[in-house]
This record gives sequence, C-alpha cells and structure tokens, in this order.
Amino acid sequence: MLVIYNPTAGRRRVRRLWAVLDVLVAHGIRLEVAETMHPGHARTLASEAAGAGTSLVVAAGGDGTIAEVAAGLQGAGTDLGIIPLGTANVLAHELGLPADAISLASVLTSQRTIPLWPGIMQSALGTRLFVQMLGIGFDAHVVHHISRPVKRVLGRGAYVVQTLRELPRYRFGQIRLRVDGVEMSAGSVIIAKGRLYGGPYLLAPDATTSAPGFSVMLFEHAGIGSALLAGAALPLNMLGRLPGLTHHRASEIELLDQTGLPAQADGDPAGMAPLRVTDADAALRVLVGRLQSSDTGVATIVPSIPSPGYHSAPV
Ligand SMILES: Nc1ncnc2c1ncn2[C@@H]1O[C@H](COP(=O)(O)OP(=O)(O)OP(=O)(O)O)[C@@H](O)[C@H]1O
Repeated sequence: MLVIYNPTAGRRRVRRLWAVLDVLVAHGIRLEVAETMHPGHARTLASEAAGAGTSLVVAAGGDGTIAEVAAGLQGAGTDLGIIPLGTANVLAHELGLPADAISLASVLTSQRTIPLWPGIMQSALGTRLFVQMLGIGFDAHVVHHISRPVKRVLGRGAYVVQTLRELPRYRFGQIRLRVDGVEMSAGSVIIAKGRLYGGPYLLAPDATTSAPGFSVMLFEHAGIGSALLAGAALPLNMLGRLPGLTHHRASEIELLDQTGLPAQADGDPAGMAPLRVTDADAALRVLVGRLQSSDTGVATIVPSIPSPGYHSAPV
C-alpha cells in the first residue's frame, strides 16, 4: 500500500493521518508514505506506483489530491483508497466514508470496492480529471481567489468569507454552453459527477460517481441576490430546490468561448472556458468498506479491524 499525502490539504492535520496509519501498522499492514512536493506530484507518484505493480494507492488529502491520484491510476489495475484530510472532502461524504481512524483503516483493508467513474475536462491548459464536480462562473471565481492560509484557519468558513468579498467584484452574466449538442444558457453552471456539493450538502439527487454521465445543474438567475440565496440554501440542503434551477443528464458538455469565465474542478482552480467535459474511458475501483444495513435502514461500515487498545480518533 502506498499512501500519497498532500501536506498542504485542509488544515494540515497530520495527526489525523498518523492515527489511521498507526492502526494499519499495528495490524501488520505494510505501507509506504510519499509526501507531495508540488501540485501535480500526486499524479506522478500514483502513476509510478501503479507501473510498479502496487495494488492499492491511498490519497491522503482533499478532493483535489484524490483527483490527482485517480489521474495517475487511470488505466491501471490499482485500487484507490481515501484518507480524507481536505477542507470540504466532498467525495468522502459522497461515498459515506467513516470519520474515525479505526473505521477508515477498516475500509482500507476491506477489499470492498465500487466503481468511480471520473470526468475529463479539456481546456487550453490541457486535460484534467475530476471526481466530484466542475463549477463554472461565480463559484469558480471564489475558488480562484481564495487564499490557502485563510482556508487553513477557517476551513469551509473561508468560502463564506471569500464569497462575500467577491460578490461586488464579480461581473455576473449569462453563461453559454452546449449540453449533448443543445445550446443553453444559465447564470451559473455546475457539472456534477456526484450528488453532493461543498461538503455533505445535496445538490444533484440523480447523480452517481459510479457510472458515466453528468448531471448538469443550470441556475437560471445571475447576480448578487441569486448568489446570496444559493449560499444560504447550501447549508440547509436546499440548493437543489432553488427556483430557476434546471438539470439535465448529459455525456458531453461544452462551455463556449467567453472572456474570463473561470472554472473550478473538485474545489481547485481549473483555468477558463472554452472547455469540454466528457467521461473518462473507464472507471477506477475505490475502496468503500463492507456496508451493513441496520434495523433503521442506515448502512454502516462493518469494522474489519478490532479496536482494543486504540482510540478511535475522528478524521
Ligand atoms: N506540496 C504541495 N504544495 C502546494 N500545493 C500542493 C502540494 N501538494 C499538492 N498540492 C495541491 O494542493 C491542491 C489542493 O489540495 P486538496 O484539494 O487535496 O485540499 P483542499 O483544497 O484543502 O481540500 P478539498 O478539495 O476537499 O476542499 C491540490 O490540487 C494539489 O495540486
């Protein structure tokens, strides 16, 4: 097992990483840890590990780190594991990964995988893989301007602060796009692989990270009032029910040429339109642990690692 750790992700809580690794090592799991030195490094490390026949590569970081590791594992038979250490950890919420160290270690040793079918974005910057979602317009503008130190201190709250700062600066307008060949326009666009957005918040109920295709969420209204309403609706899990929101299932989305229209992929800056989004050629396998339905109908992770002697540290 190779663990690729992004030391700049989230609030740099390395102790959370060690809590999981301690449990694994105590149970005889052989592992190596590689720390990323720069953006894109996780992809190279993952690709080299897959080429050397490593059966499991674990992304220890946020959604951006997972996306880089997934890009490095494309086309290889190597499984992907996740230790969520990012700011929003949207994919970890999407997959229902547990928060405590023992349960996470259990997932990484469970050998139970499900498919993870990424999206591919092509722009002037080249080709980029994403695992959870792509945002175009105001949310991407916020992501482009957010500062890492503020994110480290405030966590998800940094997005609220930056949103309020950027509202008067952003030039809202209609975004033109082509969804499976049909021309459309919207005030704001989110191309969702998964159901969740910004953390554990529901946006696209019919989306799935396990299959090809995207849920294209089009917010009709553009402007400060609409952005504030969306910001208020998000933590109430009502973003997906905003007036003027339409959604379309699609397999190819083109953002047409528009001056200065920013994009974000999995919460990281991802250049500007024009861009084109399609499915990756194949799915990866991501470890999710053994799920068991309880009497209440809620699925829980079945621990494969017993806990005596260890504290179950939340991650
Ligand atoms: N050593 C490094 N120095 C600077 N940037 C790095 C380094 N290693 C990785 N990165 C970059 O950090 C970016 C952000 O990481 P990541 O998305 O995992 O954390 P996050 O933004 O805190 O979490 P989330 O996406 O869940 O909100 C990655 O896209 C990656 O390119």
